[in-house]
Amino acid sequence: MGFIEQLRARWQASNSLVCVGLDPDPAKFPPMFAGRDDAIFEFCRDIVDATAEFACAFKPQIAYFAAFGAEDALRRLIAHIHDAHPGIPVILDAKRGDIGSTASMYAIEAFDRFGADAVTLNPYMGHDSAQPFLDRAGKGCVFLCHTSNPGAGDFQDLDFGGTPLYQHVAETIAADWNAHGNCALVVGATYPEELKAIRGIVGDMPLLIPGIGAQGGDVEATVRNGKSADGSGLMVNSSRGILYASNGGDYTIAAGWAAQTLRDEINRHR
Ligand SMILES: O=c1ccn([C@@H]2O[C@H](COP(=O)(O)O)[C@@H](O)[C@H]2O)c(=O)[nH]1
Repeated sequence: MGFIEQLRARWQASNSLVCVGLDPDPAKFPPMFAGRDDAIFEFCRDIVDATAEFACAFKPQIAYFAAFGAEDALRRLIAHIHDAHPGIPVILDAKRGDIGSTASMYAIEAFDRFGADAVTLNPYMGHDSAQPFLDRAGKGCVFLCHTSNPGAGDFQDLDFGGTPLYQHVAETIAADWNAHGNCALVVGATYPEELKAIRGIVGDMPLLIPGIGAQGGDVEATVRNGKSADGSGLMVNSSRGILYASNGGDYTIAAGWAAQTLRDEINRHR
């Protein structure tokens, strides 16, 4: 089963649109992890096991592993998700994009080395830079469209012939790059009007939505403007809001509670 089919099945099975973000920062771990050699893997594994029931996807951010030389922990964590929680897709947040020959190495890194089901990509270098990823028909290609950060509009909102750049990106990916049906887009929860415009352009294409919680995005506006015709279509990401719901001995209970609470809030507005 390819990434998009897997995601649709998981939306149904879990009744959840929550994507649990895995951004491990050892400085924020509960004190009992201090000095443990494999703390990054063990903390993330515990969070995964505590939140899987409420998750439609997991999204490890590669920078939080690479910064600490913990790439092998990332590989083992993704293998653990596949083994212990089959059917939950893993999106590697790496925002790759480069000339084709280099991009083909990044595709091997994401899908073969780390075992991810999908990867985030920067479309700015154009179609040939995305082709090695698009060619992996069973894998998901999740392209930045309108990001969640304050400077998102510096380039993404620039006007081209009466249409902002981010809408050209959405149109081009939906019309030209999605031949295998394996594309999705990143749209920040912090820009609900842009989210509405993108949903209008891309039909029922899945959207990965960062920006809830710590970045201030609103759940109700996100679901209202971003859901697809059948009330799904979204992977609403929360990283810090789930990972660090508590930094005491109850960190797994607090993380599970945070994921369940977000799932329920999303479902109230579907
Ligand atoms: O536009 C974007 C694209 C990616 N991200 C990533 O999502 C998470 C958000 O973390 P929170 O703690 O829930 O704010 C993080 O990994 C970012 O790198 C994004 O925020 N915005």
